[in-house]
Amino acid sequence: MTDDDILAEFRGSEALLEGHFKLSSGLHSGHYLQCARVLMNAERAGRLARALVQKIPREVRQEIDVVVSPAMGGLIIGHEMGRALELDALFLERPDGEFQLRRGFRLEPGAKVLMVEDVVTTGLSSREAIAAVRREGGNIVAEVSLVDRSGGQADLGVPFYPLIELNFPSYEEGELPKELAAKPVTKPGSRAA
Ligand SMILES: O=P(O)(O)OC[C@H]1O[C@H](OP(=O)(O)OP(=O)(O)O)[C@H](O)[C@@H]1O
Ligand SMILES: O=C(O)c1cc(=O)[nH]c(=O)[nH]1
Ligand SMILES: [Mg+2]
Repeated sequence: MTDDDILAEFRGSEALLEGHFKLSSGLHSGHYLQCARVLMNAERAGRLARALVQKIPREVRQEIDVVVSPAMGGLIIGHEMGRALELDALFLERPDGEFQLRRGFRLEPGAKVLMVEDVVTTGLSSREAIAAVRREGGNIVAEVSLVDRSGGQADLGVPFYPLIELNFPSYEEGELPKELAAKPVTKPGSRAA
């Protein structure tokens, strides 16, 4: 899949939004990738997951024991990556603010984990999820995401293979351009404010 093909999937599912958004990190942006809309079609979700598998070098792919993704955004793409790799897919959730495995999910000690996200902006959520997997006894082999919107700047501390790299500007609360500040803000994600 080329970058144009991938962007066409986002545009075609009305997942590439423009407006004023407060992101998970607290930064503001005039763009938002609503991955849930891209993933609402199971056929399309599977197609994107298979393309994402191709981004992982073969020798890394062969090492992976299990897929882990942070809910909510990582859940569907994590499940589809599990299907594409023929591996189990677990998810992390943070009912009390810190990611953890629940629902009887557990990692074998030293299990080699592929972390799967929908979007990476600052990489904060990914680093928190990676720390949680290590607390649960797993070793992170690599992370993949549908979108790296940091333009390659996010440092996750592990090898990182996004399906597409984009570079949408994001701004600190006190540094919003006038046109952005004039628009009503929405916070689409589920991290507690
Ligand atoms: O790289 P970052 O700056 O951390 O931003 C990206 C994170 O933000 C979104 O999740 P969010 O916290 O909005 O919650 P959700 O997945 O439950 O929607 C997205 O799913 C990533 O997890
Ligand atoms: O940084 C985020 O919270 C974020 C950005 C984006 O474009 N899409 C998304 O789901 N989350
Ligand atoms: Mg998320």
